[in-house]
Amino acid sequence: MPATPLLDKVRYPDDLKKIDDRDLPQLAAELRAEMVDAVSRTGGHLGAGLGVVELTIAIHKIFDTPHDRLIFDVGHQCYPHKILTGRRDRIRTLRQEDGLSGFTRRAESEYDPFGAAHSSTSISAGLGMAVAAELDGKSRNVIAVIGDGAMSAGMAFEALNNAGALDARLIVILNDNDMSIAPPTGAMSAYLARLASGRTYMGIREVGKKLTAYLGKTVDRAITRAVEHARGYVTGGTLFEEMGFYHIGPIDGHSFDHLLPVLRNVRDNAKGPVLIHVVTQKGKGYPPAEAAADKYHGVNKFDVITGAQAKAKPNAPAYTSVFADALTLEASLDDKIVAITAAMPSGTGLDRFASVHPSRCFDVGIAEQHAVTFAAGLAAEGYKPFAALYSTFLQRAYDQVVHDVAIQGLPVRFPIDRAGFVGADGPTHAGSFDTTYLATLPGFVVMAAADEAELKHMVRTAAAYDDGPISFRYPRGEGVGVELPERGEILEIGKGRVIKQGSKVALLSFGTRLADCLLAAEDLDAAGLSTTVADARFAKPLDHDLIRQLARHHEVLITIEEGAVGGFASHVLQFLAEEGLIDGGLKVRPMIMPDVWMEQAKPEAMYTRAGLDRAGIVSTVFKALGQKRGVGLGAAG
Ligand SMILES: Cc1ncc(C[n+]2csc(CCOP(=O)(O)OP(=O)(O)O)c2C)c(N)n1
Ligand SMILES: CC(=O)[C@@H](O)[C@H](O)COP(=O)(O)O
Ligand SMILES: [Mg+2]
Repeated sequence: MPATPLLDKVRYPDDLKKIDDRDLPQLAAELRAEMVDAVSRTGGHLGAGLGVVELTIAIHKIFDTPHDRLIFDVGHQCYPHKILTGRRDRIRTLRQEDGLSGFTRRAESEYDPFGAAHSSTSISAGLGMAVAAELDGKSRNVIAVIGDGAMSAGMAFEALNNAGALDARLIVILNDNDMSIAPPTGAMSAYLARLASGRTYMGIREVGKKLTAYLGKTVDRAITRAVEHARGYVTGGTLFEEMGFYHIGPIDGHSFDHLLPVLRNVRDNAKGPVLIHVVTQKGKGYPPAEAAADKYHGVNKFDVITGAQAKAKPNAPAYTSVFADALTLEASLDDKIVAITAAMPSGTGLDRFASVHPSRCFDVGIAEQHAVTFAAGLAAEGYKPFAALYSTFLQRAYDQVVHDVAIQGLPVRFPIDRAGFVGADGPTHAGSFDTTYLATLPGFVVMAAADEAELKHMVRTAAAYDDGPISFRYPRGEGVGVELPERGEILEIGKGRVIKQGSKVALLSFGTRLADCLLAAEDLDAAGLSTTVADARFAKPLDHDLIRQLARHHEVLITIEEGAVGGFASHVLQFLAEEGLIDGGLKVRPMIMPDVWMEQAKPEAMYTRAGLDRAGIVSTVFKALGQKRGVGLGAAG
């Protein structure tokens, strides 16, 4: 553990107030060392937090948190904040089962006034809090810290637009490190780079005049000095000013000489909305992070000296890379195929696709809503767009899926990554709802891959399917190790497959629980319960013949999926009820994710807790047959 004599004196932000400004750089160095050591043991989001060490210290030093509200956008940069707000003793439990969340969380601390993990929400939430303070007649500062990547999202602009019009007393700190997870894309990013390079600066005398006019005569001359020092200036006529914000910066986000006077003056004098443009470096202060292309955005456990990250030896290729390689192959054979990512090129594997088909891959920034409607436009013109999104982020674009894609019957393809539990990122990132919200839409084809070979088939099937929207889901992590075909096959739409025929119990799987079903079937067969295992492949359209056959020739029918209530099982139950197939006493048990927010843990542990594993399946069958067995949360009985 690093020696941290100064940091040891700071448990809460009040302790910071006693530390002399001149000692803050030392405190920052110790805070960085503590964070690097902690994340080297847990893994997690490192680069973003390293970049905001000085900013976090300065905010807590100047403002009166938690009375003043400090909101971090996304929240992945909040580790220094957690260390300074009473959570240092648990910082080495970050993202572990029963440990600290990797994001801000209201339930975790009064210093986290707003939970996050999805991006671009901080200005809206901050505005709500600022307006609430005004309505309550309370004097309170509200500070939203938002990155340049998060600032590219539409929601951030909706909030700026509203804040400017309301003239609310809100402080937005734009933390511009010129990075998203990947290098940022888009005109906004280029605009910020122009601002940061100072090309649109005003003369320093005008800076002083402008600050005085806005902040009143009390303006601290140190601001002018700080700004001058930073070789950045208060800019005139910026987009933010046009939207009603008072815009300060760019200033050096690693210099307390720049941060402290600006924050003090804004705290003491600001009236309406203010935007402080702070320039920082992602990964700052830890050489391996500074040197890495992704600035150590998200890392596994690593060696602090070398920066080398632990890599588990995979038994099988990751679903993401199987998807990316399959799509790359299909695109080589069909020049109408294009791919879209919303700021997740490496996470979705589309960086691999882009290396072969650069002109047919579009990173639209953190803009899921736009990504979907952009895909709809491409589809309307005869292209075959694959809008590759994580299940959890597709939630943000639901109206676009309904209104722009589904109602118009446009053949947009939705590869849905991170379906099911994702582990350390916890409930904000779990892919729980996509089957529910997609399979309810008329005309949508909804598939789930049972293994990596099936995923290849589904990529090819989606490429070949032109009659309307189609989705296929697959989880985070590696496949099950099945043999992979050179190229996927085109699946018959709405047809499942029987993997193993039995006679008493039927296990009908949708997705990658199939492997556990096969293991459970071994146990059930051994117990004298002859078990059929089927892979539904489709939640919509359902394979009616298959379900009829399972219902008519078995005593127990179990459905299982990595999704919430309202998904595959609901469609099966609806069909069974409509056809009268449960009237004769068939014992149907839907196995789904439990109706709770499942906390972070290793994915396998989460599935066990949910009862969605081999033991949970066996137990559910026995319970259905009237025998008691211990089950997890999600197992129906
Ligand atoms: C709605 C949504 N889409 C995508 C993501 C994935 N994501 C997390 S952090 C991040 C990049 C954020 O960049 P920026 O705001 O500049 O913060 P930095 O990491 O540079 O500090 C992305 C794309 C997300 N959290 N939320
Ligand atoms: C904060 C955020 O949203 C991303 O960094 C996310 O944690 C990435 O998840 P994966 O590691 O599954 O790509
Ligand atoms: Mg950034």
